[in-house]
Amino acid sequence: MPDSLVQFEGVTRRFGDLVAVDNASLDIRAGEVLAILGENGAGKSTLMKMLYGLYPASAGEILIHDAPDKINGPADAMRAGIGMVFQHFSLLPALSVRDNLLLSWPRTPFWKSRRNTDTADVLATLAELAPHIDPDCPVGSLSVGEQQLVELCKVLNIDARLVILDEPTSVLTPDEAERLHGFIKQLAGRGVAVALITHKLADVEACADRIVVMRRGRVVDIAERGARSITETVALMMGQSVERKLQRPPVLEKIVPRLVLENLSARRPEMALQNVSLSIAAGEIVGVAGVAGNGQALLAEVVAGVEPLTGGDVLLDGVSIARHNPYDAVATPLGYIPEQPRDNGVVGTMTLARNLALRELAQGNRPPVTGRDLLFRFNVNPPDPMKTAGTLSGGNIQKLVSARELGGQRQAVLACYPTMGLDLAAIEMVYAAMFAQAAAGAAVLWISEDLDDLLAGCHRIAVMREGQLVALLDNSSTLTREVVGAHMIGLTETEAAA
Ligand SMILES: Nc1ncnc2c1ncn2[C@@H]1O[C@H](COP(=O)(O)OP(=O)(O)OP(=O)(O)O)[C@@H](O)[C@H]1O
Repeated sequence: MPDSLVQFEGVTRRFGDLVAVDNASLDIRAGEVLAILGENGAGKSTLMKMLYGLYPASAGEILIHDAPDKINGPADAMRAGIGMVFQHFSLLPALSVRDNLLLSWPRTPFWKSRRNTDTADVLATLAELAPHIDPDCPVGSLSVGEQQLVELCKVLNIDARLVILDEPTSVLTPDEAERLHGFIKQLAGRGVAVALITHKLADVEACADRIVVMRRGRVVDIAERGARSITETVALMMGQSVERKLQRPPVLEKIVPRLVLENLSARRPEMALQNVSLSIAAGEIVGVAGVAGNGQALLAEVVAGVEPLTGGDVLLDGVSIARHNPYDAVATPLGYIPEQPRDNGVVGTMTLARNLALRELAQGNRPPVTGRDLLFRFNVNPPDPMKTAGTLSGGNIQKLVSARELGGQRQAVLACYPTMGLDLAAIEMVYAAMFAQAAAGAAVLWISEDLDDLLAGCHRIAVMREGQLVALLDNSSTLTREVVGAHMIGLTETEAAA
């Protein structure tokens, strides 16, 4: 029998009437990668947050081997060698990567300046896991995926014997995810236990030893990898089987320009957008592909009017909707799903009803309805309009923002990674809502790192590199991932084929 590091015995956690985790029993063993799968709101994060000391259990017990004291908070957890990397980061954006890692470096005595610590040790994990990240670069200028890796290094630096990763690959590029999979396996090889919360079966295939499936707060299955087929695992997660139905949209009969980006330029300290021009027709879906951090985030923010332009214009049906002056407040008419919706798409302290009515509230109007039907339609769990948005799980926040932005008919939609952190059923639902917008005449601009999805669902694919649009490709049946990938990294198609 392998060594059990942690044992959950009949653990329950309630939030008011809601039972987030219901009588869960399982163990986590030294040197294993335990994947925890389940649909949005299944209770995966809550289960692990109890282990990390963020929430006490309402009933049951969590026993940690060799840690006699009870875990009453994250500081106790870290002392017991348990580290957690969250979906939501805790880095200081204005400080460099090095300073962020120094701040949390556990071996610097408090009387000694952290600046005098030998940074080679502090940076060793970073060098191994993410050699491309410059330690002197401010964290705020890194892509979300890179920030995730820095967060992971912080946790690994505490010499953890159990690392909890909450959906670590949802913000990583395929290359970064592959490197992380390798690193997770190495950690397990060194005897560290890894609890990996994920929606991605690819993560499970790549590195899990055992798989726990949760549904509606309950642990419904625990099995060795390979003991279940993918279809069986998905059925256990969803309680039903889900088919991928993404279909190439119908060919446009007429090209009527609807959302027009004219020579867009904008600047941030670390990124400049240069002369981006693109015309999206009514009913058209244009995907934006690119390696993370090549200007996609800035493009989205200038199109949505969050960031001012330094040049150019954004026209919707011929009318400018751009923000030219930093002092102008703009409520975008676009259906806009931003990157990281917990930070950028909801007000955590407001109810779901008020979050659905943010546009009306911003214009000083009364919110029209409670939005209960929208919450049901977009499967937001719990569908209670009076709940505060900050209490929702990550996936349910994403669904709430989709409900607000895609729930009514829009002239145009700007969707940044709209399915991030969603389970399979929710992904299908969000795509269906986005494609229905196009079918009803909206122009859709869709930023994604999933080339397979872009190839399956777009009319055209624009590729961004270093703040510029470097290619605009018709998505004919001959367009491949390799061709799009070649443009992303600056190879010619012939070089890529060689
Ligand atoms: N602090 C809280 N207050 C109230 N309810 C909460 C709180 N945290 C989580 N919940 C609820 O508990 C349930 C389980 O949430 P949890 O975050 O554990 O799910 P999850 O499986 O991790 O979901 P996701 O994959 O979407 O992140 C959800 O219904 C969520 O709304």
